Amino acid sequence: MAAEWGYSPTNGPDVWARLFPQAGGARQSPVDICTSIASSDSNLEMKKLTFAYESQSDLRILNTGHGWKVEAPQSGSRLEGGPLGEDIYQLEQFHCHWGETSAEGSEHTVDGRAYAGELHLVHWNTTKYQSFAEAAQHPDGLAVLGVFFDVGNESNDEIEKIVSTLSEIKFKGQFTDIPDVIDPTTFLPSGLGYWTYLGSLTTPPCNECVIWIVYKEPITVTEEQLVQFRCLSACSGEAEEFIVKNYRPPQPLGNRALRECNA
Ligand SMILES: COc1ccc(/C(C)=C/C(=O)O)cc1
Ligand SMILES: [Zn+2]
Repeated sequence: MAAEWGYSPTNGPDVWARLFPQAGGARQSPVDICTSIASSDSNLEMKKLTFAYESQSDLRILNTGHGWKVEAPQSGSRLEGGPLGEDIYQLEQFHCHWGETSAEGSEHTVDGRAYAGELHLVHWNTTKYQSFAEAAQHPDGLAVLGVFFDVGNESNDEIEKIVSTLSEIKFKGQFTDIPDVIDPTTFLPSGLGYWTYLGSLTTPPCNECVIWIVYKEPITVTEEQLVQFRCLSACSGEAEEFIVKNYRPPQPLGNRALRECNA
């Protein structure tokens, strides 16, 4: 039977490398973003990071057993510039990480501080590769936008479109279509300053194929919206094992460059 990785002491991040060797590599994610060592790079300012997304309805959302994931392959989307060189990246999917309480939940941390959650918009390099799966095998194959969650009193309307479907995908393997129109642009913060570094998938197989772009400014969600995330079950049957945490802790940055752009 395929190994069931997860986030418990017996199958979690501390033991992933036993079955997924890349998880023990030197270019792993997430990392703690130590702001004092982040270096400004004029190239990032000169080649502005730009994005263009389509608004789509009826996107499929599924319970992966490790969280929710929205499948959003958008041939008309473009993420380019900034740290992405001359290549164009296309949106493939987006998902989220959270914790048992709102004191934790993000994967990246900033000067040791965790946020209440983290949204990942996953893109692949369509200039160089023919498929997402092929791109995930190359060091410049994927680009992931990370957006932190802060807890506030105002419900996040775009996240609410996700939350409103979660009762239909309570169990692992279940999926449904999101009736509302989703515009990925609305997930991004108003301030577009970011940190960037070379890293990996944060879940097995932890391929070292990701150019990370982590926005400095968080977006706001409510505690209730996060409570709904935690009601998803990691099991496909009647047994209920709630997905209360699905974040990997920070990995060593090592000698990797951490750059910043104050857009
Ligand atoms: C088996 O192929 C995979 C490809 C991508 C991913 C992602 C996108 C993981 C992550 O978000 O950390 C997982 C598996
Ligand atoms: Zn992720």
